[in-house]
Amino acid sequence: MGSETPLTLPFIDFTNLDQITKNEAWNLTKSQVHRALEEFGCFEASFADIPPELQTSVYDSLQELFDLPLQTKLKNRSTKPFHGYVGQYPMVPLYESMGIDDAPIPEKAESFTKILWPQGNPKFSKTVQELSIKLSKLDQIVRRMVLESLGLEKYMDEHMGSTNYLLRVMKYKGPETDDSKLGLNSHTDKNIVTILHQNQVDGLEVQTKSGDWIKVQPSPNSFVVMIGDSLYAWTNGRLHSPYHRVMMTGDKARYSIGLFSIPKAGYMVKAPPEVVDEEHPLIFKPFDHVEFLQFYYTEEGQRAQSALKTYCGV
Ligand SMILES: O=C(O)CCC(=O)C(=O)O
Ligand SMILES: [Fe+2]
Repeated sequence: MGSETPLTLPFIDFTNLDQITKNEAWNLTKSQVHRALEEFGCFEASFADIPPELQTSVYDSLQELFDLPLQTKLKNRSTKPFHGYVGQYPMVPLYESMGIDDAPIPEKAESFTKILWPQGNPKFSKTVQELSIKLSKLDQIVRRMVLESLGLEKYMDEHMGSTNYLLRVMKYKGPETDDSKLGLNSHTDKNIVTILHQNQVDGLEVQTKSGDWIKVQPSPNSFVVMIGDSLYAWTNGRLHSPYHRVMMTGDKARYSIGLFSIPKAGYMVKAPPEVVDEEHPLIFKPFDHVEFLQFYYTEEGQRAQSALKTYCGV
C-alpha cells in the first residue's frame, strides 16, 4: 500500500470508436481496457455523450419514481432476487433501488412504467429505454474487447447471446452529516459487466487489490465500467472483480443507474479451456448464475467472504 498506489480509476476514452472495426483506435483502446480490468476490474469511460436533455430527464424521472408512495414502489416485484424493489433495510437505511428487466426492449420499459403509473408515463419509459440502449452499446464494446484481448473470439456469439440486461436505478438519501455514512455495503457484483452513471453527487468507492479505497468522481458525461464475479469466473480469474461500496455525506440525494449484463437462467458459466492451464488452474466449477444468486442471498451466502468460492470453488 505504498504512496505510489494511484487513487483514481484508469480513464478510457471511447468517443472515437463509432464503429466496431479493428482499426488502430480499437486496438489501442482494447489494450487499455484489458490492462485496467486486470488491475482494477474497473475504469471510468467517456462514451458517446448522453445529451444534457437526456441527463436532465433521467434524473428528473428518477426523482419522480422514488417519490412515489412505498406501496406503489413495492409493486416492482421479481421472481429473481435483487431484481425488484429493495429498500427499508436497517443496515443501509439511506438506500433504495428498483429494477427493470430487459430495459433496452421498449415493451419491457413500458410494462414496468405501467405497473407504477397505471395512467401511463411515456416520458419515463422512453427516457429509461433510450438510456439503456446507450449503456448496452458500451457493455457490448467492452465485452468484445475483453474476448479479443484474451484470444477467445470464437466464443463471441455464444458469450454475447448468453446474457440479459437488468437496469437498476438507485437512490441514496443524504445522511445530513459531515462524516460519511454507509450507503451500500462493500460487495462484488455477481454478473458479467456493470455500467454505472450518477447524478452530480459522488459516493462510489472502489477497492484496489492492495486494499485502498478509490473515491470515484466521474464527470457528468462519463460512466464507470466494472467486472462482476461471473466474468471473473468465465475468464478464470484473468480479470479482477473489485469490491466497491457507496459512502454518503451531506444532504443531497444521490441517484445512480446501473446496467447489468447477467447470465441467463439455465446457461452454465464455464471457463473455456483456453484460459485454464498449469499456471492458471480452474478456479470455479461451472455454475448457473440464477441458482448461484439464490445461494448468495441465503445466510451462508451472505456470511461468506467470497460467495462464489463457497458455492462452486474448485
Ligand atoms: O450506486 C452506485 O454507484 C453503485 C451501485 C452498486 O454497486 C450496485 O448496485 O451493485
Ligand atoms: Fe455493485
